[in-house]
Amino acid sequence: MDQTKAVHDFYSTILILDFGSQYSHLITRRCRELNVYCEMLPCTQKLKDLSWKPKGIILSGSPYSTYDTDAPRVDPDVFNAGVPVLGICYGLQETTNVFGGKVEACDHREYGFAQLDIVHNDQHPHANKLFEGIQGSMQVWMSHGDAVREAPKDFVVIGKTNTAPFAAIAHVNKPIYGIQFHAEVTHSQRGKEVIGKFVHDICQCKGEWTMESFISKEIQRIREICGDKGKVLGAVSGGVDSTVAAKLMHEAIGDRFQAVLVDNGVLRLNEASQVYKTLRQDLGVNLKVIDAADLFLGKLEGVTDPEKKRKIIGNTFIEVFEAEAARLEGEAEKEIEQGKFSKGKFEWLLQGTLYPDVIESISFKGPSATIKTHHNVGGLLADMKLKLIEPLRELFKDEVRALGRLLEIPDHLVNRQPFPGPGLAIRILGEVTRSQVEIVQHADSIYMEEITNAGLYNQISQAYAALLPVKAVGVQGDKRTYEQIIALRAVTTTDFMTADWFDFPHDVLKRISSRITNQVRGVNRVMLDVSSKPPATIEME
Ligand SMILES: Nc1ncnc2c1ncn2[C@@H]1O[C@H](COP(=O)(O)OP(=O)(O)OP(=O)(O)O)[C@@H](O)[C@H]1O
Ligand SMILES: O=c1[nH]c(=O)c2[nH+]cn([C@@H]3O[C@H](COP(=O)(O)O)[C@@H](O)[C@H]3O)c2[nH]1
Ligand SMILES: NC(=O)CC[C@H](N)C(=O)O
Ligand SMILES: [Mg+2]
Repeated sequence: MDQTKAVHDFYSTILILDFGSQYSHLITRRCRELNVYCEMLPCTQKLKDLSWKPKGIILSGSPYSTYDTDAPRVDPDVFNAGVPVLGICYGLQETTNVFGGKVEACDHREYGFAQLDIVHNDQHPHANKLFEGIQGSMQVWMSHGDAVREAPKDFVVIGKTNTAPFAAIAHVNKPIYGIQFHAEVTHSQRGKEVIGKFVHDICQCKGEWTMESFISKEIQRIREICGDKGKVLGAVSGGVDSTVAAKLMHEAIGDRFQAVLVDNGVLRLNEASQVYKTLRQDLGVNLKVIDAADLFLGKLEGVTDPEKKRKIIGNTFIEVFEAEAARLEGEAEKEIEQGKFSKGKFEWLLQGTLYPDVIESISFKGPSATIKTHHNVGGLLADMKLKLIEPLRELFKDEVRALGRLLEIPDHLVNRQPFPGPGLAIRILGEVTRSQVEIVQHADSIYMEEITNAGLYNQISQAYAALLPVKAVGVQGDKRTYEQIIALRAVTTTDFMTADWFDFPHDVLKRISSRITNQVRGVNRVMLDVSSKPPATIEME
C-alpha cells in the first residue's frame, strides 16, 4: 500500500496544522467547500517528514498562549518551505513570535463580534492580497485573550479593530499572513471569502476538489491497491456510509467485492430484504445476507441491561462475521489448490471510516492516536489477517452523500437517517424477545411511513418508535385491556452531540397514534418523547 498514491498526490493540497483550537476542523470544512482539498495534521508534524508537498499551510488557533513554556511550537521549516502560510489567531501570534514580534495578554479579552477595518498598503501591494477586493470594513468573530503588541520586522498591518491594532498582518514580500479573527466560523462575515483568497489566489489551488473528480481517481486508486486478483470483504448495514463504500468498491473491482449483511434479528421491519434488494438488484453489489437472528435473540434472552445488550450484539456480530470470513477464505484456498488460480484470496476488509473519525482521533500535541473503531466492526476483528481498505477516509458526511448521488444511489438511501448497530434491541426497553421485536417493528414502520407521507423525513435527523417495559390500562372494543406503551422519538441535530425534539404538526401525530393503537397488537397507548439531549440521549438505552 506504501507505493500506492494517496488523495493528496492527486490534488493540490492545503496542509492545516492543528494547535488544538475547537474550530480547527472548520478550517478543513471551509477549504473543502471552496473545492480545495486539505488535510489536517497535528502541529507537531515536521515538514521534513511529510511525504507530500502542500500548496499552502494554515496554522490554527489554540487554547495555549505563545508565551506559555509548554505552548505548542510551529516547525520553523513551515516558513522556509517556499509556500504561502496563513496563521489564524494563535497561528498569527505564533507567526509573530517566530519573526521576533511581541505577543502579550490583552487587558480586555475579546470574545464575539468585532469590526475589522481593512488597511491597504500602497507601497506593499503584495501584502494586500489577502483582502483584495474587500473595501472598508467587515464583521469578524474573535475569541482571544492575547494579542500582538508589536508586529515583527518586515510585516505590515492589513487590518485593525478598535481594540486590536494588529488584527491582520502580512509580510511585505513573502506570502505570509496572520489574522486574529476566526475566518473559519460562519459568524465571520466574508470569512470564507478570505480563506478563498488565500487558497485560490495566493496558494493558486485550482478548486478541483469535487466528488466528480474524486470518483474516477478513487476507483483507479482502489484498483491499484487491490491488484488484478485481490478480493475485498465488507460488512454492510444499508446505512449511508457502508452503502456508498460498497457501491464504490463494486464500481472498482466488480464481484471481487463481497458484501455481507448480518440479520441480527433486531433490524427494522423487512430491512434485510430491502437492503438486499437495493444493494444486489438495484446497485449490482455482490451481497450475501446471513440470517443469524436465532443466534442473536438466543444470546439476548433474559438480558435487560443496555450496555450488556450492546456488548452481546457487538461480540456476536464479530463471531458471525469472522466465521463467514474464514469460510470464504477456506473456499478460496480450496479453489486455489484445485488450480483455479484466477480466484484470488480475500486480502482486504472494507471499512467505512470517515474523515471526522480520523481528525477526532488526532491529538494536536502528538502523533495521531489510533482511529476510533468502536462503531466500525472491521476494526474490532481479533488477530485479523485482512488488511484494511478505507475509501471514504478523507471525506466528510456531506461529501459521502454527494458521492452517493453521483454513484446513482437512490435518494432515499443517501438521505437515510442513521440506525445504530445494536438496532431495535436498544429501543425495546427491558428484555428483547421475538414478540417484543415484532411489536416495535410494526409500530416503527407505521411511524416512519407517516413521517415520510407527511414530507417530514428530511426535516428530522433521527426518528424511531420504542417499546416501554410497562403496561397500562385501556379500553378497546368495549373490553378492558392491559397492554404496553409505544414511545415516539424524533429529534433534530447537526452533530448528534446535542439534539432538540421535533415539533410535529398535530394532525400527523393524531394519524400516527390512531394507526398504532388500532393496528399494532399488544399496544394501547402512544406517548411522545419531548426531551432534548442533554439531559436525555437520542436513543433510550
Ligand atoms: N447488520 C449489519 N450487518 C453488517 N454490517 C453491519 C451491520 N450493522 C452495522 N454494520 C457495520 O458497522 C458499520 C458501522 O455502522 P454505522 O451505523 O456507524 O454506519 P452505517 O450503517 O454504514 O451508516 P449510518 O451511520 O448512516 O448508519 C457499518 O458501516 C457496517 O460496516
Ligand atoms: O452504531 C451505533 N452503536 C451504538 O451502540 C449506538 N448508540 C447510539 N448510537 C447512535 O449515536 C447517535 C447518538 O445517540 P445517543 O444520543 O443515544 O448517544 C444516534 O444517532 C444513535 O442512534 C449508536 N450507534
Ligand atoms: N483562539 C485562539 O487561538 C486563542 C489564542 C490564545 N490562546 C489567545 O487567547 O489569544
Ligand atoms: Mg448504521
